[in-house]
Amino acid sequence: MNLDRRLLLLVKQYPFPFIASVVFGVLGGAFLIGQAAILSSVISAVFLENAELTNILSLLGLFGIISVCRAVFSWASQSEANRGTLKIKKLLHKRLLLKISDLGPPYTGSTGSGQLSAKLLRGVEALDPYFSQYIPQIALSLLIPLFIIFAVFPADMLTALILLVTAPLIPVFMVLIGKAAQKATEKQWQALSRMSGNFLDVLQGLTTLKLFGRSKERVRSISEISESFRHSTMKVLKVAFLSSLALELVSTISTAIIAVEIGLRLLTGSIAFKPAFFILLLTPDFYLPLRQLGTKFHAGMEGASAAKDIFNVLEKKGFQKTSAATPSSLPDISKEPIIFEKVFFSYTGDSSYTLKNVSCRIAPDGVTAVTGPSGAGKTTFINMLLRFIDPQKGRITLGTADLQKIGRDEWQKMISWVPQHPYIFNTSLRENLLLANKDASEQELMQAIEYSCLGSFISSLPKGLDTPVGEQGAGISGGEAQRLSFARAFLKNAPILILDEPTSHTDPGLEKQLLASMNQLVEGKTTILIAHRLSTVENADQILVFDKGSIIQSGTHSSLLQEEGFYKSALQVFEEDSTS
Ligand SMILES: Nc1ncnc2c1ncn2[C@@H]1O[C@H](COP(=O)(O)OP(=O)(O)OP(=O)(O)O)[C@@H](O)[C@H]1O
Repeated sequence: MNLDRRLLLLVKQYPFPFIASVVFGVLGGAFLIGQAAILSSVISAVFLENAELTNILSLLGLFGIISVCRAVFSWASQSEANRGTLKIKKLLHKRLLLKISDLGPPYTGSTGSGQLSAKLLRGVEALDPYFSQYIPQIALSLLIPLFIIFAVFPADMLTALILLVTAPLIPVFMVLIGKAAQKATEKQWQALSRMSGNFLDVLQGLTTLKLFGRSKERVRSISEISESFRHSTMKVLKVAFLSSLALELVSTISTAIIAVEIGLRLLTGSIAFKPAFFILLLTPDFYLPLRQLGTKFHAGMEGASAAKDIFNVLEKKGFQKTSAATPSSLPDISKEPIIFEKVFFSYTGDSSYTLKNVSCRIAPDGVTAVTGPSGAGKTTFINMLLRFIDPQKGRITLGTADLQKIGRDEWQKMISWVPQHPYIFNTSLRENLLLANKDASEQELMQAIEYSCLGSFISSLPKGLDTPVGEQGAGISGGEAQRLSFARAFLKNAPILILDEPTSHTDPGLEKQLLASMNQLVEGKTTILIAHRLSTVENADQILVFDKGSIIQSGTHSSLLQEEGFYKSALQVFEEDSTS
């Protein structure tokens, strides 16, 4: 019957709208019985008892009132179900957002944030018919036929028995067909997810594809995936039509059996006209909720398939351990070193460690540079400092306090991060800057702009700081984005500063200016600088050289030049490159 326990638990979070929906739906069903009773009385009075209009006026009035009530209750039932569904969708959006932000960049980076968000947002939307139609219909298809049987039983026991025997045939057929439908819908959902994922991929990588002359090839592959989606959709439709046919057939044959049985007994005079007409009026409505359950089952099936993707994310175990709540007193960050003690970390959770036995001391009020070949584990080390991931073995302390005992949010508030590819939001430059410190004064804003050499760029824009920038910072160069990120760090003015090759996108002239303002920024802060180019590390107080996840060398620029190893040989290569 496609009742995912995890989806039902969501209904349990907001039970009242769904209970109200079923109660209103059942009341609508009760009014339906009333309508049939009044109508059979009116027809019997007019045609068999030759009643005058005045005699049946009160009955007709009652029929009108009941009809209005039935319509109102049907509307209320649907609107309550929609209200409950909206609440569940809101809850799911919130949980997914919290979970993804908890899993952090190591997860979104490896999954593809665009594809992930498209898949999840569409998945939550696909759950709409599951909650707003299918779930309430399950209760209604049990209760309304039951009410009708209770009403028919005193009027005619034989018909009540036929109804009782034929009714379970519909759910039995549904379960049989449902299994095939579930498989087909799951395939259709996977094809849809693959198709939109590929489409997004092509859109994001259009420049690369064009330059390699491969765009037509990708368009062909998208049309192949679309064809497979069409194929799976046709299969779903086939099963849906087959199931409708089976359900309609069962209910039509059952209705016909009752009609023939009532007709024959009317002819022999073993049943009176009034109860016979009452039963004939109610019989189609007895099977209607069960038939509707079949239709709504198909409508909700896509949601049930989408739920798997949603729960895969919600149940994903992150790289972070549970962290303490905000502590009452934090150690003084400007005075305490950050110490790594035999830290191990693996993305796969097994013994293939990305960070192996990392021990180091990051002194306060100094610059620690992190360098090493590509894939050595520098970003993983920084992700650990940013607390996007936690050590699986070993520990990190701030002075003597275990970092795990400091609330993650609290810790992240104390860090300014200048990444290599900063994210610029689709809003004004001002808002992009104030993100770092919403309470910054105009003077602080101007100072940050000046320090990060953004003054002439901003004054060249038509609306200055209020100029909107496009999606993902379109219209802004890599160097400008990096300077904006620099300005954010000035505005946040946090005691720990993490810089990921902050001058990689700037020309040599600007690099000099930025390095000067960087010296101003690092003053009095615990600074960690990832250096992919060795030119930026010379003045660091300490240089950590990573290779294959371990620290293979550490010291100052001059001490590292005294020993043979990665640092000295990489510097020689770098210097040869610069002079040639
Ligand atoms: N989210 C992830 N899931 C699984 N493996 C990952 C993930 N992020 C990084 N890795 C792997 O961990 C190793 C170290 O990667 P990391 O990004 O830390 O290196 P890096 O020194 O920063 O490299 P680069 O200088 O090229 O940025 C690499 O083998 C990488 O493939």
